[in-house]
Amino acid sequence: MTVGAFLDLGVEKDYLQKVLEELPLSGYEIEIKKETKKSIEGTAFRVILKEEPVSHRNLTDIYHIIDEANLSDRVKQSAKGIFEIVAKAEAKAHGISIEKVHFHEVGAIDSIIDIIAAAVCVERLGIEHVAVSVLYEGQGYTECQHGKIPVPVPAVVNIIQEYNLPIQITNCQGEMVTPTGAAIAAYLKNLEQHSYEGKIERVGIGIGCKEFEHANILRAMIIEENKNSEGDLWILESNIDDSTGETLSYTMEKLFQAGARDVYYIPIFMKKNRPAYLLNVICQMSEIETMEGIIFYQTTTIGIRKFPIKRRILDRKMLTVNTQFGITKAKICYFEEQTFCYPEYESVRNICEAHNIDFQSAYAMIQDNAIQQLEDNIR
Ligand SMILES: O=C([S-])c1cc(C(=O)S)c[n+]([C@@H]2O[C@H](COP(=O)(O)O)[C@@H](O)[C@H]2O)c1
Ligand code: NI
Repeated sequence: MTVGAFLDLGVEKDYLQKVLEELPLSGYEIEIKKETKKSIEGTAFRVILKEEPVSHRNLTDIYHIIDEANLSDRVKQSAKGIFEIVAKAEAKAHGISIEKVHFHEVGAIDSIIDIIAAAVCVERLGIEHVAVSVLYEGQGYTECQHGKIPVPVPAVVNIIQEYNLPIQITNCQGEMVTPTGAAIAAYLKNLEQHSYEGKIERVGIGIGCKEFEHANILRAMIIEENKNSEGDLWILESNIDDSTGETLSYTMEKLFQAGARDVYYIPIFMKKNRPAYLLNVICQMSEIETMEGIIFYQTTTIGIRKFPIKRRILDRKMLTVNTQFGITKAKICYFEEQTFCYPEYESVRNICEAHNIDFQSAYAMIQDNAIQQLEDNIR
């Protein structure tokens, strides 16, 4: 469905077909056609298998297929990155090491094609920044090689947890998010949701095979980001001299949960010689009412000041950085002619914990890899 959506966005059918034909794989056919689901038109991308799929491939076998293929380095890197995400999720689900993961469905030709095709399309569309909206999942059970397993399936749960993808479980019976789909979304996502405000330039609709009560489609949009987002944030503040530390801590937790961009306390000395705290909440205009509710409900304050703020923000993107310790993330920011690379705290932390490396070294290692990756992409 993801590939269908990308084709619908404008990737040329012939281009994709030609790249896929050159892969060292056989026993399948590709079908690309316009279809409708519940009267919504989009593009269906289907891999039709002509032979029984090889049921046991591990990550090394799949990397080998990708390496053998006549694909650009970027496509190879993305395809491997997506497979690594699936492999890690499978390893966790089955309590085995990543090397021991033997793919069944996800190792079959259709998944290899799906993943490589998605990577080819992203390169062809020249997409750099990707935001992923809420993934709507069904419930109940699905049948696969493991037998009957609950929806969301374990591999999907592991991916959305690890990569912090937003999910909503709906009343729909059945599986709407597969491990392959979740892994593509996880790998591509490099923007937080709030960054995708802007003008819709193009819409692509991928058509699924399954029949649900709703239109089984996946929509991808090319959005021109709002460059000028000045003034779209607000600050709420309140001087509080009669709430406990525990109350203030809990309030902060609730404000963050509700989507505050930032929450902080500044120690102050206020009227009547009282040591107190100045609570500051940065949020979007649409969130003001929710934030005010939390502040009034949780703390003892009886008044809140609020004002819109102007900001200057640097252009930035989240880069997926491949390192010898696995996939990490780093923020790449641009100021005039300069580029700054700031590895994500969680990535640095994970490496420190897993490989007993000090924070500074792990940080520098991700930075070095990110810079190298950026230079390789320019060349
Ligand atoms: O192949 C394996 S091991 C597999 C694991 C899991 C787990 O959640 S564990 C789930 N599935 C199901 O297979 C089909 C195909 O998935 P694709 O990602 O290849 O489209 C789907 O129903 C998965 O939930 C397979
Ligand atoms: Ni599995």
